[in-house]
Amino acid sequence: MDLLRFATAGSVDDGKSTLIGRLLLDSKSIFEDQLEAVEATSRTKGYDYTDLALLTDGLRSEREQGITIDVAYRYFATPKRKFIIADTPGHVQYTRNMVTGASTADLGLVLVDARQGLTEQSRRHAVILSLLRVRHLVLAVNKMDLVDFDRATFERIRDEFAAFTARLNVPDLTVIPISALQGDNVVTRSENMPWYDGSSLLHHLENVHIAADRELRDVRFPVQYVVRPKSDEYHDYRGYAGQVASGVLKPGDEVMVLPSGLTSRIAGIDLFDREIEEAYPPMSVVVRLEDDLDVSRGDMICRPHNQPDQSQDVDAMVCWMTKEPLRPRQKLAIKHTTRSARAVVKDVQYRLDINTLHRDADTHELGLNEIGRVRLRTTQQLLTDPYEQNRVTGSFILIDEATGVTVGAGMIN
Ligand SMILES: Nc1nc2c(ncn2[C@@H]2O[C@H](COP(=O)(O)OP(=O)(O)OP(=O)(O)O)[C@@H](O)[C@H]2O)c(=O)[nH]1
Repeated sequence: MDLLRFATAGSVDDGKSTLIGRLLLDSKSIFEDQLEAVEATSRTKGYDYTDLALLTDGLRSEREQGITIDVAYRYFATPKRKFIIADTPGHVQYTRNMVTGASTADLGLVLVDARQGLTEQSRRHAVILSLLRVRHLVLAVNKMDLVDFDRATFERIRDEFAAFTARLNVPDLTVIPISALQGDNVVTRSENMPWYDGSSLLHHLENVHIAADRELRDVRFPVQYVVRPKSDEYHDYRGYAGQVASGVLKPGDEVMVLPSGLTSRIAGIDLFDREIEEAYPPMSVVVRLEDDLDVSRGDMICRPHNQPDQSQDVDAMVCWMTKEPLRPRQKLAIKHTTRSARAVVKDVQYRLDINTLHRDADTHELGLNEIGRVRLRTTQQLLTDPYEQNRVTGSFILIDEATGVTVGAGMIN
C-alpha cells in the first residue's frame, strides 16, 4: 500500500499533540483501552472533553528529559494509505529534531494557533521545510473554534503565509482551517465553516500526489559494506550492500564504481532471502558485479554516463544546531552518504534572516538554529549531487569530533 511520510511542526501549544491524537482516533488507529485511559485521565483532571494530547504526551515527557530520543515516529493507516508521522517538539531548541524528522518527509504540516497567527517559529519551519525540499506543505490554522470560525481571521493568516512562502521553494501549498480539539476539517468537512470549500486534512493527506517526487533517474548506490562470507559454501560470493539512494538498478546494467572509475555490469541483486530483478529507492540490497573490482565502503556505484560531482570543496546551506557557533577555520567531521571525512570551514558567506529572508553577509558565524551558506574543504573527495536533484547524495551532517554530537545539517548547492 502507498505510504506517505509527513513531519509536523508548530510552536508549543499550537495543538500538535491534539491533532495527532485526533487523526489516530478518527482513523481508528487507537485501541479501546488507550482511549478509555485517556478519557479517565481527562475526567480526573476535571475536563469536560477528552484531552487527545494525552495520547501523544507519554512519549513526549520522556523525550523532553533526554536528548537521546530525537523524533517520535507514529504510524496509522486508512484504507487508502499508510502514514508515518515524524512528530517533533515545538520548542525552538528542538529545531535539530525538526530537521531530522523533515529530512525524509514527503509533506510538512505546520500548525498555527488561529488566535496568534504566524510566529517566527512558523516562518522558521517553513524555511527549513523548503530548504529540505519537502515539496508539499500544509498550513493548518488550528483552534478555529476559539475565533468563532471566523473566515476573515483564516484568510488573513492564509494570505500572509502564502506571501511568505512565495519567496521560498514551495511547489505545493495547501492551507486548511481546523479545530483539532473538536475535529472540524480534520477527518470530515466541518459544518461550522461552510465558507471553506477545500478538503479536510485527512482527505488531503490521503490524496496528495507524491509518486512523481521519487528520484528514479540518476543511479546512485553508495556502498555501505562489502559482503564476503567466510564459510566455504559461499566462498565465491562477493557483493556490495547498501541502500539505493536514487535510480533503478537491474541485472545486466553497465555500471561505474567511483572514485576508481572502473566499469562492470550488474551480475545480480540480492535481498537476504532471494534474488530480485530490480532495485529502487529506498530498498536495501546487495549488488553483485560481473568483474572482481576493488570496491570499498564509501564508494558509489552509478552509470558511466551519469556521474555525481567529485570534489573536496563543498558549498552548502547549513542549519547549525548547537550553542557554540560555527566559525571559519573550525574543523569538523563530515558524514556524507556512507563516507566519512574531516572538513574545515572556509567561510560563512551569509546568514539567512528567517523573518525577512534577507541574506546577511556581514556576519561570519552561525549561531544555534541559524541557517546560512557555508563553504567547506574536506580531506577526502565526496561524491555529491545538488540537494535540489538528490536528497540523499545532496545532504550531509557535521559532527563535533570531540563529542560525537551532530552539530549541523547541510544541503549542497
Ligand atoms: N479550543 C481548542 N483548543 C485546542 C485545540 N487544539 C489544541 N487545543 C488545546 O491547546 C492546548 C495545547 O495543545 P497540545 O496538543 O498539547 O499542543 P502541542 O502543540 O502538542 O504542544 P506541545 O506538546 O507543548 O508541543 C491543549 O490544552 C489543547 O486542548 C483546538 O482546536 N481548539
